Amino acid sequence: MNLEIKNVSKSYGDKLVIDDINLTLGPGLYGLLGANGAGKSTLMEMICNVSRTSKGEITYNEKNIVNNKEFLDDLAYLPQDFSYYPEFTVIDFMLYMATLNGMNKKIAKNKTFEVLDKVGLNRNLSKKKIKTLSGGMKQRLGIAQAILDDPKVLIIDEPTVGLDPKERVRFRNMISEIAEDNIVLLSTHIVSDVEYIADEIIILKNGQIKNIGTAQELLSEIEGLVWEVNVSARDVKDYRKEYTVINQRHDTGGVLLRIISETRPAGDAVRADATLEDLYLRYFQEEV
Ligand SMILES: Nc1ncnc2c1ncn2[C@@H]1O[C@H](COP(=O)(O)OP(=O)(O)OP(=O)(O)O)[C@@H](O)[C@H]1O
Repeated sequence: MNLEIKNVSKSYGDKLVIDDINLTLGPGLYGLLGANGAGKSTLMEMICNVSRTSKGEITYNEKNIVNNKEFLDDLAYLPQDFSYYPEFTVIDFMLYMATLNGMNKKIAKNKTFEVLDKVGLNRNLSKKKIKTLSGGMKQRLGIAQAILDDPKVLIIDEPTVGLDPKERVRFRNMISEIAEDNIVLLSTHIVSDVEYIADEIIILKNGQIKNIGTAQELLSEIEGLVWEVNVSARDVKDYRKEYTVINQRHDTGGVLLRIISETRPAGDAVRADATLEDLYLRYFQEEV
């Protein structure tokens, strides 16, 4: 099973939004990490047949995905602005989605309860109207409908927006399990969504892949380049001018700066362990 993105570009008018992307995805979890406007949704929409590539092609098991029945049967897509039917009850909504998926009624009912359990929506909620659910519950319902028909390719656009920390952890565990045998592509601008569970992290900026690899591989890029130094408040501006300052916080007697630099930024600067958050901020600092 493989999904290949070959020299894909996408323009809206004369604006190039995706710029010659190449990717090969097999079973596993891929985290598409990028700031707002990086092109994540645009790339996902092309993969999901919602929009067409301007150049290049996307193939699934060596066949172009456009109107490809095998692919569309295997695909589930949870877009960022997934809309619900507020007056539907949870169970009716799930059964409706199952019908759209062409699932057998009896199988659909059993499967519905199975996936609702999986996403942690307890059975008592199944008779509730969707409009009465909290944001986090609606999000889980979106995920439940996406995994209802055991998709082999699951594309999820910014799934953890609106989830509290506990729900995020639950979501990560669930997705990680699904990705054992299936292709899961998940977009986010939240590093911790993908830091520990993604097999590969793809850093997308201005429509281009800037880096791709395991968290460990990506981190090696800045290993040894992260420093912490305590400076006086009046010197902060100068450090900001000269260095990539990725964090600052008030500390006893001054300001603690976290800096990425090839060279030691000050005599008393100490090396710090690099995190993926540092790497993200290095790429996207100007956008956050
Ligand atoms: N239909 C459209 N017409 C014109 N420009 C568009 C269209 N859709 C997206 N864009 C532009 O393409 C760029 C990438 O947008 P996209 O939504 O793919 O980014 P993103 O990484 O998903 O960001 P976000 O996290 O904010 O959704 C943005 O500059 C956006 O304004």
